[in-house]
Amino acid sequence: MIYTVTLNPALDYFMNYEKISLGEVNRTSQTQVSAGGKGIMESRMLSLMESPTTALGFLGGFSGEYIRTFLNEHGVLSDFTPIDSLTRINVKLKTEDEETSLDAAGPILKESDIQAFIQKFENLKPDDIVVFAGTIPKALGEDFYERLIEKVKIKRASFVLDIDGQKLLKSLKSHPLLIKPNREELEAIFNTSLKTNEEIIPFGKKLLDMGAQYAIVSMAGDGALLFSRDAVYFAEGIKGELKNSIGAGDSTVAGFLAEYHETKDLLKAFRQAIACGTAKAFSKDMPTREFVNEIYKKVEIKEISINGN
Ligand SMILES: Nc1ncnc2c1ncn2[C@@H]1O[C@H](COP(=O)(O)OP(=O)(O)OP(=O)(O)O)[C@@H](O)[C@H]1O
Ligand SMILES: O=P(O)(O)OC[C@@]1(O)O[C@H](CO)[C@@H](O)[C@@H]1O
Repeated sequence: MIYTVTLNPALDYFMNYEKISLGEVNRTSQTQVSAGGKGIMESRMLSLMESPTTALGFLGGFSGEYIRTFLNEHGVLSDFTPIDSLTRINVKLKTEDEETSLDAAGPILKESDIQAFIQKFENLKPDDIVVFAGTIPKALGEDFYERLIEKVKIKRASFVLDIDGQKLLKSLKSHPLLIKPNREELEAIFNTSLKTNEEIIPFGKKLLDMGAQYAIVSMAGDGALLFSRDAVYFAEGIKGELKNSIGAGDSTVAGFLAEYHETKDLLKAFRQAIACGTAKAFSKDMPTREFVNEIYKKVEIKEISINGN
């Protein structure tokens, strides 16, 4: 089973405009509501790929109820811990040339909610993978992922980190199966500017030296790099119409895990990662399975040598 953990889910409210004028009234009829939060997006994509998954986390209020019903109706298994506080609503604005996220802080959590949630880790089996994704609500404290990782390790299960910044670096010593920073997150972690593959490669390798088993550095339309102990692979960006890239990174992680959990075939997993991420970016909401398969045929992966040639 692949468990996804979304400590801070979001009801995503998408609003499309040709352009937005700040300080004025902007009207649109192009709106869409969706069940969001990184782990939830991952479970939605895993489910599409027919990979066994259960989404965990906290849900509360009418927005939480919307997400619970949405996942049920879309056949995505979940086992959320109910809370009194409202699940946040994040506004995603798309104009002709830009995507802007207006993301809210997390809910208030009670100690009893937290204990009920942690209890779920008692059922983990060694073959399970737990994906920790997204921000942590303040109430849980900055080191909450580290506490959960300890639980995963005790159960001899694997874990994946789709989180940013120093929290990611601190957890590398626990040997995550996969991490997936995007280029900007990698730049922020190492406080440097990274434009080309040649510049990125030494820092990707550093992540493995620090403990990650595999790392994918995603670069939106420019594709992605996969780092393993034996080689570095590059998948070039696929050309197409960008419709909504929110969740493309989450879909990349899900695509990788769906294949890797089933076959342990690294290159097939990377190919599926690119197919799922790209198909998501080229779709308004989740893509269809047929569209993922269509994109899969277009993915080209090449191995690059240590010096980046
Ligand atoms: N505009 C695009 N054109 C082609 N492929 C894209 C585009 N945007 C995203 N992708 C695909 O999706 C993958 C992940 O995208 P990206 O690097 O934007 O992740 P991210 O920043 O983690 O996204 P998010 O946080 O919104 O989920 C890319 O590696 C690429 O394969
Ligand atoms: O605040 P976080 O947890 O980092 O990100 C939350 C979020 O922006 O990420 C998802 C896309 O990746 C959206 O569904 C959601 O609104």
